[in-house]
Amino acid sequence: MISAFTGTDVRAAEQPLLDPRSDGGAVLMQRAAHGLAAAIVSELRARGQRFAGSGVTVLAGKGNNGGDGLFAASFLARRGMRTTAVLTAGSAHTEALAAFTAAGGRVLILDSGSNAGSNAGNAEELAVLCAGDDVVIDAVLGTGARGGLRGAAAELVAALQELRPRLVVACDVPSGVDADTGEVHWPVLDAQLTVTFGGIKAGLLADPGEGCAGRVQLVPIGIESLLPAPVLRRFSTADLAALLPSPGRRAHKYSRGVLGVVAGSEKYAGAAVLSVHAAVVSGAGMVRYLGPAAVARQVLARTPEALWEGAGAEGANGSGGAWPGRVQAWLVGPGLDGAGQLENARDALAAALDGGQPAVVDAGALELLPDRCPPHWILTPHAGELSALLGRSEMPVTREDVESRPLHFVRLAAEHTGATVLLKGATTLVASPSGAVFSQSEGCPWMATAGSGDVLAGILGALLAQCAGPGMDDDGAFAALGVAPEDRWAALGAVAVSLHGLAGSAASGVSRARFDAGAGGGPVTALGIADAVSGVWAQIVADRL
Ligand SMILES: NC(=O)C1=CN([C@@H]2O[C@H](COP(=O)(O)OP(=O)(O)OC[C@H]3O[C@@H](n4cnc5c(N)ncnc54)[C@H](O)[C@@H]3O)[C@@H](O)[C@H]2O)[C@@H](O)CC1
Ligand SMILES: Nc1ncnc2c1ncn2[C@@H]1O[C@H](COP(=O)(O)OP(=O)(O)O)[C@@H](O)[C@H]1O
Ligand SMILES: [K+]
Repeated sequence: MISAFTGTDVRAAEQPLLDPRSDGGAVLMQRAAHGLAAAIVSELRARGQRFAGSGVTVLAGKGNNGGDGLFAASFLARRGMRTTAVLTAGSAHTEALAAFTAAGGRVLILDSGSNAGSNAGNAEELAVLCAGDDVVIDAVLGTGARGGLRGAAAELVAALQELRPRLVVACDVPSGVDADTGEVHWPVLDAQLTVTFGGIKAGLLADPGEGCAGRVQLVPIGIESLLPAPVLRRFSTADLAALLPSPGRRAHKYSRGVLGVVAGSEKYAGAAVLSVHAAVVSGAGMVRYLGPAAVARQVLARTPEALWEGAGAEGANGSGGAWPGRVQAWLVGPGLDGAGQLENARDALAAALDGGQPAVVDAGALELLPDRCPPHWILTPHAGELSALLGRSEMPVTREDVESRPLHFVRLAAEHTGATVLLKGATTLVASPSGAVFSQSEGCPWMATAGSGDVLAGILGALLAQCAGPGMDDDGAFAALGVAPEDRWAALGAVAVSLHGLAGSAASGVSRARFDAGAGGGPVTALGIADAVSGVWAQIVADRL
């Protein structure tokens, strides 16, 4: 499991080692700088590039982040790289600058123009110079930043971003990304690699910050045992192998877990087809579908394993009234339309509330929530649906607000509703009402296709049905990973997101990491994502022995 911390927590953990009577701070900086230089050397090697003779420019601010960058560049100079430093604030960390010049580095000063009494500074000119180098190290602002880049530094970075430098390596965090939250003060120079020190910063695992950071590499600096509990966690595929349920030897379809689904309508039949199919291929022992006869025919044509429980409230072509069969979990909401299906959705949510069963509450059913939900209900909005949900609670926010502060708003929604909230996106965040948050980002952008969210809802519903029994409270796998009992619904949400992302990436033929590095992949359909689940699942657990 990957753990992430706020920049503030990492700085607090460093404090005991910064006693001015010792040289603790200098030692930490040396470790950070060595790690940064080594990561750059490895990256150049992986790209098949010789580093001796190639050029690196460090954009260095006046704080310790700039210090890390300058020391790293001095190590690279000693290994034969041509090194240039652009001092973005006129001054720099004294010892680091001395080491850099002693190693033969060239120093340039970013000039805002007004300082020199002329109208034009040299930001544009320096941007062209930097873009010609093989590597740019962004060491302007780190965890000590207040707000984003301003003045000439902002001009330089904006111009450089336009010129698309070959390789940008961010020192600790891309300058302008809030290390605690992932919120971004533009402009930011997009990095292909971020080398972060002591602990992964939460802002590197939440959008929009994650989108600027590229691959994230952690360099331990000796403060790790002093860090508090993480504020954000991400499961690896190895964790998934331990967390995915598997049937006991004497399992039968009812013990495996039955999922009740209220989804789809004559207008949006596909949502029912997709969510039921995804639930069946994701291991539910049985899926009971409630909806109009015409939709049920389409559901059964694709997934004959499902059971039609009738049309429900409208009673048009079915048994009507209450659910005839027991379920362990519910999935309510994809593609709802019309009074009958809305009534079915209300009934299903009321039954879940009475029966204490977990539920996935998606799309149209998000409008039917009671004032307070139980934590074992997992709401699955995208940014637009989350802004509507908060709006209904007199917290007016736009979709853009949610997209620029997803970590803040997913936490707020979980706290406000009492439910677990899964906010979908390129990086998906899952917040427990306790405040714990999980972040997963295995999916590739080809998955931004209609119906993809219905498939996620089906996968999650199936996992809820399989795990809803006594296992969730005392389950060894969650406990072994240090997930507190109250956060296990959120953890299970994260497992579903990860499985969905891995299935989508497999269907597309490209992993997220490879896509980010420039590999293409191909278009996927929502059904294609569902069809890839079972193979991906088998592959994940194959190494469990
Ligand atoms: N404390 C330590 O000993 C260690 C710190 N480390 C590095 O130190 C960094 C934190 O260093 P600092 O606390 O010096 O902070 P930063 O280097 O992030 O920047 C703070 C400096 O920039 C100025 N500043 C803040 N916001 C600004 C803005 N929006 N525009 C322009 N200037 C701004 C501040 O006045 C301050 O001088 C970490 O990110 C990490 O890279 C690492 O070397 C590990 C050890
Ligand atoms: N750029 C992206 N990269 C990876 N996954 C994405 C991206 N955009 C969307 N997704 C995923 O695709 C799914 C879309 O869900 P949703 O918005 O509900 O679509 P629909 O309602 O059409 O099913 C979510 O699981 C989301 O996380
Ligand atoms: K930085």
